[in-house]
Amino acid sequence: MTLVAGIDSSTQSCKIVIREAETGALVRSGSAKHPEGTEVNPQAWWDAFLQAVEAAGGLNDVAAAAVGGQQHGLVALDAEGEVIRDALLWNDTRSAAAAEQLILEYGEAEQGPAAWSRMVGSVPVASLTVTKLRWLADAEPQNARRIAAVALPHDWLTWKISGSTDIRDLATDRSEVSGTGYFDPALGQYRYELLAQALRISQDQAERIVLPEVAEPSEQVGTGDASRGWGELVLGPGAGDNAAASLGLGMSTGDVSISIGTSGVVAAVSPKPIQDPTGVIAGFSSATGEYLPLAVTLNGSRVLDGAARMLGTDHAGLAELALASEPGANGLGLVPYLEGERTPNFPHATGSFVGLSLTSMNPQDVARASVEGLLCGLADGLEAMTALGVPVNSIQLIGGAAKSPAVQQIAPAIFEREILVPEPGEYVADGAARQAAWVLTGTPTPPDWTASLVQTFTAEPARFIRERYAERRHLFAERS
Ligand SMILES: Nc1ncnc2c1ncn2[C@@H]1O[C@H](COP(=O)(O)OP(=O)(O)O)[C@@H](O)[C@H]1O
Ligand SMILES: O=C(CO)[C@@H](O)[C@H](O)COP(=O)(O)O
Repeated sequence: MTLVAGIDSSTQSCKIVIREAETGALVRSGSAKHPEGTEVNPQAWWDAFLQAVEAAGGLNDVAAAAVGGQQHGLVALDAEGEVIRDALLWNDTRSAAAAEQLILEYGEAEQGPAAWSRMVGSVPVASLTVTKLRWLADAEPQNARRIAAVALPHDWLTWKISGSTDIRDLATDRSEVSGTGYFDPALGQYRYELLAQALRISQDQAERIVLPEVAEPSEQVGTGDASRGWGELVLGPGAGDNAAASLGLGMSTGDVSISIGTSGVVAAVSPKPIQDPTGVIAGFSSATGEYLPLAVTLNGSRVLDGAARMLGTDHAGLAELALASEPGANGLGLVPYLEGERTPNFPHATGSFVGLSLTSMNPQDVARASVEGLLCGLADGLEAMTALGVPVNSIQLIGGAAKSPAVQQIAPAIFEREILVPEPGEYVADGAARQAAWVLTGTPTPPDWTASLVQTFTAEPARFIRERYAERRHLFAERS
């Protein structure tokens, strides 16, 4: 039996699945927590990875591995391959002003966003790596000057697994680089002039910075660290987590996934590159050679974590409360910008409950409004996706909060569509494992693995909830 490992180095934890390469059958798994915060020393990801490997029974009998990871985080390395400062994660909003500057440098009003969406498929927001580089150049020039290589979380981890300390061995894939803001997904090329612009250096200097080699979707990028007994371990290029999840779910054109993990993500497979000058949809690439436009919110599962905490209950209790209320929560709505927001781009926003009354000021309506507010933000993303002509035939709900019965039952009312919920699983890690198996087979398409069982949820459409949310989504206070 040939075994492959898939790793999901996500915001909150590291998860590993070890699967049978031919069939995809799950053999064993493990996980370990990541620290809190939007600024994290990458060593913590490595420590969690090693713990997760141990929990999963080791890698010594595994033939190939690949890593899916939280996207966009800035891992700045010096010439010796040492991490220069803690990584700034995708949900760190300190580079919001840098994003605005970078856009303005390409023109006022609609000109700047249009230029960026043409150049890199996305309009910069604080999440994108390019804005974090500009922030670094201005706030910590001494650190910026030391940069010899720029990696992202998943490619840094792949490189660590290989045991290399040579920055020229860094490798990545299209899905990950398409979220940097200095890579053109349509042409499949780095844009060094944008790296130069972000760091306020010349193009010559930018071209001397090592960026990870962009591998083909099923290309081997190295082998594991022999000193750890992983010398025979074939390494795949890995992928950004959303692209890995799409591979894990076996998505193709017309399929949409809505992931409610730390981030809330609407992702769709598109055969052609997507450019949205409004910035709502990011024009990223998939892990299989197609494109994967995304709408991403900063406020996913943690909206429900926070609501449960506030109501003194757990996730099961929160779901029970929400389902005991009624559609529309008696007029109460949550604008869920608890950590600022990326889509829509309100990096300094806070959340707000709107429509409190003596009738609605109770745990059931607060719980219901929390679930509805979270889903309304994602429904706006889905609407923007369809407005761009991206085909939407089916919607699968994944991520930690997809386990909530309230989310499962309320989602079809808010999305006004049938919702498919695959059995709970680690779809990012599964996609990475499937990529690892694909690297071994060398076939033109990934191996066919048995699809997971899917539950279907339907509900009476409740358009009035979205209409009311649309009137209220600008009602919030800025973070003081
Ligand atoms: N039954 C549940 N209902 C709602 N949220 C849940 C439930 N189970 C887990 N979660 C939340 O899901 C999140 C973890 O999901 P995951 O997709 O692994 O996130 P990430 O990939 O961002 O680390 C946590 O915020 C956790 O509290
Ligand atoms: O920023 C994005 C995608 O653009 C996020 O989806 C991150 O990739 C984090 O993923 P999770 O840890 O929430 O799964």
